[in-house]
Amino acid sequence: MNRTTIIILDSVGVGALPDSKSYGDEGVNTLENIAKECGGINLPNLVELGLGNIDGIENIDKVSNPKGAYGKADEISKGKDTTTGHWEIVGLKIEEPFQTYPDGFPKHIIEKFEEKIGRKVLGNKVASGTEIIKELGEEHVKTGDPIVYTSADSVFQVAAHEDVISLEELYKICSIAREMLRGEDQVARVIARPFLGEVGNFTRTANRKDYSLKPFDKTVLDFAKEKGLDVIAVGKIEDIFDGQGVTEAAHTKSNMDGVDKTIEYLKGDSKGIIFTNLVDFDAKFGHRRNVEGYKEALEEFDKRMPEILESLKEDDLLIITADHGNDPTYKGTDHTREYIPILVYGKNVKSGVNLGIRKSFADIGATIADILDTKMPKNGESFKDIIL
Ligand SMILES: O=P(O)(O)O[C@H]1O[C@H](CO)[C@@H](O)[C@H]1O
Ligand SMILES: [Mn+2]
Ligand SMILES: [Mn+2]
Repeated sequence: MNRTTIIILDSVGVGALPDSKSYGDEGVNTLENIAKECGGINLPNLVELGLGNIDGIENIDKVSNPKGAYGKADEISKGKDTTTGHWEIVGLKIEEPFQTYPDGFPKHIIEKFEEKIGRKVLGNKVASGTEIIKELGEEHVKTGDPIVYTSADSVFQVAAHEDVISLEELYKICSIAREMLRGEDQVARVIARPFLGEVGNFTRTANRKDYSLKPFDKTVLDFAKEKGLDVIAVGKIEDIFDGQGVTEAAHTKSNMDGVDKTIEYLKGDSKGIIFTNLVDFDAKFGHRRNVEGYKEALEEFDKRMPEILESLKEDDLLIITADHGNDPTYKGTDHTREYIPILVYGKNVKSGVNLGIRKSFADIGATIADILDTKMPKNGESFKDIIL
């Protein structure tokens, strides 16, 4: 096999891990709780691959002959954010959780930032991004002061109206923050959160941009690149890795745009890795606790599955998975620590194989390294031999 595609359904977790309680997450299960609360969910194509056959899944139909291999994976890293999840998938283990700022950023950080950008800041607290622009957007428009906020994740988010602070300036401001927030004042990501519209009707635009730390060690992406293979990043993958190990990138406007671009790449003749992140599940529905919207987004993705599968070449392997949970039926607006589903399909992949409960997300990266015959990442156990 010469090409593997990973599609991350951002935040589509499949149930609490044994240690989820210590993260404040009890009884969380993004996929199943959506199905339960909506009285069912219609995902015929994912079900056909074996989604409902995954150990422990109850509210999704099971099939007698799944077309794919199926399983779920535990997270060995400490954390439940996007960076941690994605980095572990490609072979890293984050032992020290990224620093978070539940009381906002300390004075020395804010003062230094204000001095460097030549503007004061508003907010500086934990908030939901859509709520904080409702609350402080008007003042921002009047004063020109950007809104800084964080969450349960290690993030320094800067929201600004595109007509008040140009995108170019916002990105510059975020680069300044990125340079500052290392070492003792570390954050995993600085995120530009531009918005548009009138007071009372602000909406965020697709010009969001993430500034991540570089992975602290080599991943299977680096090993594939070093071997001369293509590593194509679709959606925010390039940002999550700060470009490390990526040979080509396409940013996207929405889940469906991400699916379109993935299909285009599948039809092309690259060799190596196509790595796609579909973030709407998380950003538009999980954090917004919009259960019905989340369900519809899943069904919308499922409808595209036949097209994705038809675009696979003889020698392709497809893995559909997630990076953490974000149970929209759960309290708060943060991620939830959960198992990630693993669905594997390929014309040459054995059907109906139960991958069971994998010890780490990194088993995915190890399998890809094994299949592409690159160096093996430090973590993870390959399941190549049971699927081929
Ligand atoms: O509430 P919004 O702005 O969508 O922010 C969410 O998006 C961030 C990055 O994914 C998370 O940390 C969470 O805070
Ligand atoms: Mn995520
Ligand atoms: Mn998120």
